[in-house]
Amino acid sequence: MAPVPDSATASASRANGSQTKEKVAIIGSGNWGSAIARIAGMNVKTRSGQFEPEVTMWVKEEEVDGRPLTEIINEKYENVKYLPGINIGSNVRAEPDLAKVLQGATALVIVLPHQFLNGVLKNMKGHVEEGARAVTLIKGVDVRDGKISTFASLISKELGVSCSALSGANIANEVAADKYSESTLGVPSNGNEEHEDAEDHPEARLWKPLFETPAFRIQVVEDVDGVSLCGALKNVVAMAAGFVDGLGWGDNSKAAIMRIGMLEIHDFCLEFFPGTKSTTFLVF
Ligand SMILES: NC(=O)c1ccc[n+]([C@@H]2O[C@H](COP(=O)([O-])OP(=O)(O)OC[C@H]3O[C@@H](n4cnc5c(N)ncnc54)[C@H](O)[C@@H]3O)[C@@H](O)[C@H]2O)c1
Ligand SMILES: O=P(O)(O)OC[C@H](O)CO
Repeated sequence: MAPVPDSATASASRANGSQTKEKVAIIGSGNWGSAIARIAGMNVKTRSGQFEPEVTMWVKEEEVDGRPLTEIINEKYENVKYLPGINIGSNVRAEPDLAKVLQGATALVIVLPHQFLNGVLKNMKGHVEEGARAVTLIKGVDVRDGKISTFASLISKELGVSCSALSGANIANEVAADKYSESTLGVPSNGNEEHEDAEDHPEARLWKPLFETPAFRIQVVEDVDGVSLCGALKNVVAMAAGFVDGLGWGDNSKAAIMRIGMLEIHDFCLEFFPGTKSTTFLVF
């Protein structure tokens, strides 16, 4: 990971105790974006000492039944196109203007389909508050010019912000229905100051209270790349397990695919991202 910038306004005021409340912006409003906006909206209400009461969600505007989607979301408190049937809360406000969403926002939750990330990052530049912090919920990796990198490191580099990652076996519709799920938060390790308990890391103290609910449990590790890679690569193993089902090879074969697949994820991470921690695999 790139070094975490820590000289900016919001982080300086955090340090001197004058920090106002965190203002949350969700960048993305698809199936997972809307599900996580609902959770963030619930948590900012109950943790009002830490967060501003409203969550702003950037929506790429589109028409649904002849009306702007943002208008429908703000009237019905439901993303009728991407998360139908779920009330996301009256304190989640849909906004089509990205600059307005970013105005004053100190906590940026980036949850876009990966193919749109570069374009959106370009439009975010120049509008991000100094000292704002980010977390990515995007699955996958960035591959260009023969090099592989995680989306967290791309976001960190492009926006000059600290970026954590949240990933797990988290199907949005199940999380939105409050079916029990686990997720792992990877926070940046600054190399020399290992926090004895990752839960005490400053980024963990921001993101965990924003995301955790009794049905959505968050584990924390100081390993952003490890979390990003495990979240993405497990889907490759999941597909292989599905192929085994489809081919009718049976449960023993599926167990073998899963066991070997997990070991391959471990080896891939350590080979291509040597900063990844082996211990992450014991928590994930
Ligand atoms: N859906 C899930 O269950 C789930 C769970 C975990 C992680 N994820 C990950 O979260 C990320 C977001 O997934 P999702 O399910 O919220 O999205 P989605 O598949 O529902 O995507 C649709 C979103 O993309 C937006 N979009 C369309 N064109 C765009 C453009 N040109 N620029 C910017 N945005 C555009 C749409 O407005 C909509 O908000 C992905 O990386 C996905 O892998 C999804
Ligand atoms: O990977 P999961 O289990 O969170 O499933 C959701 C998919 O990644 C959707 O893109």
